[in-house]
Amino acid sequence: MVKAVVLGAAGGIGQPLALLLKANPLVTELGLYDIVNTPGVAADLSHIATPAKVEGYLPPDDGLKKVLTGADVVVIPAGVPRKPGMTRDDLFKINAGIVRDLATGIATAAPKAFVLVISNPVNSTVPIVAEVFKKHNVFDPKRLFGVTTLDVVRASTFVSEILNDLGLSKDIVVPVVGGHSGVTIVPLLSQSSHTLPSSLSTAQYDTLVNRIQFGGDEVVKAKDGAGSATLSMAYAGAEFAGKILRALKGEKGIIAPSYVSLLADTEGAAVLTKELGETVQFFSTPIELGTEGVVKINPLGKITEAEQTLIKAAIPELLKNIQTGVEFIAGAKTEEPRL
Ligand SMILES: NC(=O)C1=CN([C@@H]2O[C@H](COP(=O)(O)OP(=O)(O)OC[C@H]3O[C@@H](n4cnc5c(N)ncnc54)[C@H](O)[C@@H]3O)[C@@H](O)[C@H]2O)C=CC1
Ligand SMILES: O=C([O-])CC(=O)C(=O)O
Repeated sequence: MVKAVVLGAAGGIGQPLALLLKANPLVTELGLYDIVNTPGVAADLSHIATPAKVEGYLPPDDGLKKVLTGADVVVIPAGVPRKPGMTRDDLFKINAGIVRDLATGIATAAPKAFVLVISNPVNSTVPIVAEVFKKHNVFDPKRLFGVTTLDVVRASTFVSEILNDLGLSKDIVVPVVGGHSGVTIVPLLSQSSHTLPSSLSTAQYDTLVNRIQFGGDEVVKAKDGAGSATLSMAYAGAEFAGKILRALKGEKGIIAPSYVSLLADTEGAAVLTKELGETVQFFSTPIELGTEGVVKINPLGKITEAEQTLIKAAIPELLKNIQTGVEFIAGAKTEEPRL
């Protein structure tokens, strides 16, 4: 029996993500929570002939507490998306409080759940969840994940376009490390499972790196005020959640990218910190998953000089983003859980 919960389930990401989770046979219970519309979304999904029993909850009548009770996996796409001209950091003002309140609910009602944070700015919202959990003495760094899968999905797609073979995209694996915004997104193209053409010029390489780093902006611009990536994000979120569910079931050796704590005593964390030359509290990298969460953190390994330069540019921005999240909770008054 596995209960998955989506917080923000009526939104642009929440609805297709809930659909994909409903289609996952490993989910036996699916809890949907939002401030609007979840009864309708749940009724709609409940007609699909898959095992998951679906329930929708709203804030009144302890909805958050009810949806979280018994949760094994909680995915959070709640919050506002970008409009053209905004950075992900511009979302902090609104989303930080939303994520803090939801994390407070999880700390009280489902402290052992695996928590998957999608809400932006991920570089800061993940530290917010960690700090809230610490306040409630329930922080387990192995169970908290920033969802950075979309960066890897984009990298695979864009590399397959360069190789002129879209059919390859599902097989192409490009590690993308760092964080989830602009220069903190660092694709390690030299470690791509499929080698880039040797004819690729430096300018073409730079264009590809820039497209992976700013792929989100491409969608924000095209949607022209109607939000940011939702469908590709739901696909990426379901892919990551699917791996988490398989790991929870006992499958071994599953590797997935995620923005996780490097301060835990997880295997590999110290090696990665040494490679970075700096203590960075959270970092996205391929991790190995197990029944208890993060089992192993992959180091960067051999990278090129160009990639080293990208990492150097990412670290100060990442440190700043993490600090912003930590300070938001440190500066906040003690909150009573809003359940
Ligand atoms: N990690 C990643 O790679 C990506 C992250 N995102 C982020 O995901 C977030 C959601 O994006 P969309 O689904 O497009 O936005 P949306 O506006 O379509 O949906 C957000 C949903 O959250 C709900 N919500 C707001 N406050 C809430 C609360 N306190 N409790 C529960 N639900 C609440 C809203 O009612 C809405 O249904 C944004 O912050 C966006 O930037 C988007 C794409 C990729
Ligand atoms: O760009 C945005 O604001 C949404 C996002 O995180 C992405 O698409 O990677």
